Amino acid sequence: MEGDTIHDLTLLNSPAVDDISHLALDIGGSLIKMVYFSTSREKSVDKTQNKCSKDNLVTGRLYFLKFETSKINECLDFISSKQLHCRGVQHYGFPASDKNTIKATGGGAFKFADLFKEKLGISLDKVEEMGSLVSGANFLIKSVPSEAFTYVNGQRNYEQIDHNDLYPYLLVNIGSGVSMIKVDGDGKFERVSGTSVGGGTFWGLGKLLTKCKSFDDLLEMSHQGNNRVIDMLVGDIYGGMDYLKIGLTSTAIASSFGKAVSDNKELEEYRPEDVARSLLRMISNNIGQIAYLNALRFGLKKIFFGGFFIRGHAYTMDTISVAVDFWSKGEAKAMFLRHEGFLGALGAFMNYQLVEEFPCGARDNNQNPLVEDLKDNGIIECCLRASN
Ligand SMILES: Nc1ncnc2c1ncn2[C@@H]1O[C@H](COP(=O)(O)OP(=O)(O)OP(=O)(O)O)[C@@H](O)[C@H]1O
Ligand SMILES: CC(C)(CO)[C@@H](O)C(=O)NCCC(=O)O
Repeated sequence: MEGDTIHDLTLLNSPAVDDISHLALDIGGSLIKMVYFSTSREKSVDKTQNKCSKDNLVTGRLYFLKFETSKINECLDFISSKQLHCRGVQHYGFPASDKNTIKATGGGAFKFADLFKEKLGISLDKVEEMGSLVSGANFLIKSVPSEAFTYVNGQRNYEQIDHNDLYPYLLVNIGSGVSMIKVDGDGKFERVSGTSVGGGTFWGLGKLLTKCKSFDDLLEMSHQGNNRVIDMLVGDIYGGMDYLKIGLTSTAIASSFGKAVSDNKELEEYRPEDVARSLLRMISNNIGQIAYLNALRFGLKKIFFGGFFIRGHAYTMDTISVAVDFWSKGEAKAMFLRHEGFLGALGAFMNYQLVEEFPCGARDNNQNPLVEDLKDNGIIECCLRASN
């Protein structure tokens, strides 16, 4: 698995409790994503390094964290133990009305509203899910350096996106299910398609078929597996030959899991690694193809993929990229985002309308910001507007 994904923030990395303010949540079918703002690290920084240019701005960082939705109590305990919902708000002159109300998006903002009220006395200020995904994506693409990249031949190529040439694009968010959104500008979008065959399908079917205990184990297994053991290839049907007349090589998959029909084997006779690989390939390919078809519908050349299904996983990104490239004959481009799973949570955070400047600049001119980011679990510098 690739190393440079944003994982859970360890408490060691957490800022001092008193300096935390403004928490936003995206409560999805599988995962809860959290974004919060903290000023703590900036206290020791020389004033001249403070990149926020106006007086009423507070320099700080956005931190990222995730929990499993089925373990929502861990999330509630974390918020409660760190008093994330009320710390620092008045200290920095942020509006007092923010206290005990947090921005939240995703289905869970509706489903768990009473639970938050009951357990923590917090009201969830609901932010529409698709709009959140779009504002999160727009912010990341436009304001965060080294955010978007293509994945070609096992290589990440970071893209310098021209802001004047960003729209329109297709945003494909692969969460439990998949949403496809045509984005025409800030706040200008339409959900044009979706599919229920998404990350939840991979994880759910994978769990049943391989008995693995965690999503990361399943991904790791898929990394070790060989899909040709179970998938029926064009060559299996054509006696080892390509079918180039319709553009298919002998190694192309003709039928996902198709070999299981004639093999007459029990599930136990297949290596779980091979099953995981076929499953990942089937789902990634399918999403790549549906994404391309939707891009074609609207003449879109750029397709950004987000959602926690991707998990910065090489094989997933490779399969999606190849599918988009194959079907579009090289016309459309699949792009990925480093903060892939946090688009909705970031979008909900944007809804506070306090974000003034992004980013505040590199932390250390001698360091590659990307490498620094890896150490920081994707932490982003920014400036929030305090009261005048
Ligand atoms: N630690 C993990 N536990 C569970 N699923 C994970 C994990 N890491 C990655 N995933 C994958 O991410 C998917 C969830 O992605 P994401 O958090 O973007 O969606 P969601 O918001 O939960 O779903 P939806 O938007 O459909 O409600 C899971 O279905 C699974 O494929
Ligand atoms: C229902 C949502 C939007 C919840 O995030 C997501 O899981 C999704 O887009 N599912 C796909 C549903 C469909 O369009 O078939």
